[in-house]
Amino acid sequence: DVVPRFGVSYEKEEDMENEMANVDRWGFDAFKIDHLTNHKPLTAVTFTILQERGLLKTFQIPQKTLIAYVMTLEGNYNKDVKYHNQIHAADVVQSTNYLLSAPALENVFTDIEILAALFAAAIHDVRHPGLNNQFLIASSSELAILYNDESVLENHSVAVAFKLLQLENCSLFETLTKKQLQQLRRLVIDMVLATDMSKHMSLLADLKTMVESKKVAGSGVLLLDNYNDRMMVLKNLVHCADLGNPTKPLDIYRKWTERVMEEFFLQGDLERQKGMEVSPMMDRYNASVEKSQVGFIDFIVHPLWETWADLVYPDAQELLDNLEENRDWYSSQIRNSPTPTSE
Ligand SMILES: O[C@@H](CN1CCOCC1)Cn1nccc1-c1ccc(OC(F)F)c(OC2CCCC2)c1
Repeated sequence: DVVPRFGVSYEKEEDMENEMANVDRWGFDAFKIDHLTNHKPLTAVTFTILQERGLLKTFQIPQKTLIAYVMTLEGNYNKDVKYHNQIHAADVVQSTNYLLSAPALENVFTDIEILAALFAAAIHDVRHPGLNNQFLIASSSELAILYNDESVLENHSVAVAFKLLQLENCSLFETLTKKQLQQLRRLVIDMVLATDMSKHMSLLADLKTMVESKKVAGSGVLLLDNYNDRMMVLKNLVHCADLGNPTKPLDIYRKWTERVMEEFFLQGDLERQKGMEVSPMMDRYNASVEKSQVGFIDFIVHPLWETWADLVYPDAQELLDNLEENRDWYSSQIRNSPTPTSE
């Protein structure tokens, strides 16, 4: 039976073709696909990218099994959560795919590693409640008790995603060998757990060490000759995709900022209601959105992306330029802060 071209049904054929034509570009607009597919951007993006990479053929995955699984996965993202929803997941899959396509990484990763990275991106925030780990721990939530306060949300997303594979007609990996599935599962667990922001500093330190001792093959591609180096680069690649918003075209970046602040402010409201201490940047009555973004870029996003850009030089130069331009724009928007004049 024939499946729709992008895996999901949509009304406006031409608009869909036009937007999905950008699926391999950094300026891809996941918001438009969310609108055109009636909130199924994750299915459209994941199906199109796996198809385009020939991974369904390589692993003999039936199209309808992939569609059934990702539709179910997408249905387990919470559409009412403003940031950590199916659009964010689609954005991270598309960004992960773009980063994997860097010339510096050509023929570096195996098909199972590429499948694992794209799957990890698709599942990495499933069932996110719109509240962060610190809140779940501080409120002694069921999840924090279950995961002993360790990468609570990330552990939950991986467990939910692998549980969904057991559903009727969702056995996405039944055609993989036992060994392939073991390898994929290890890779996916490690990549999703590495999206926990509490691991950011150590992940970046490892990346910096690698860049200092970067080994390049004759053809110019990265030489990753052991499992730990390959795993570390893949973890950082998905982490970069997860923290990619500030490197995108400004109009798209600003939409992500709006959504994350809405989600953060709702958590702050809940903390206030429960008599908890309101988390930094989550107090809607005491926020400086622009200043927070400049700080986020200066202390977290730029150090990470500057290092990634070194690793794959010159493949991420445009992304780094976007980031620096966007940082200056937000800085210029900080209220009562005269932008220093040239003279
Ligand atoms: O919360 C961030 C990490 N924290 C660590 C503690 O210090 C502040 C930053 C990363 N993170 N984790 C989940 C979502 C996001 C996250 C993703 C896009 C964000 O902004 C924009 F790009 F959309 C974003 O902005 C927040 C609000 C102000 C500064 C950071 C946050």
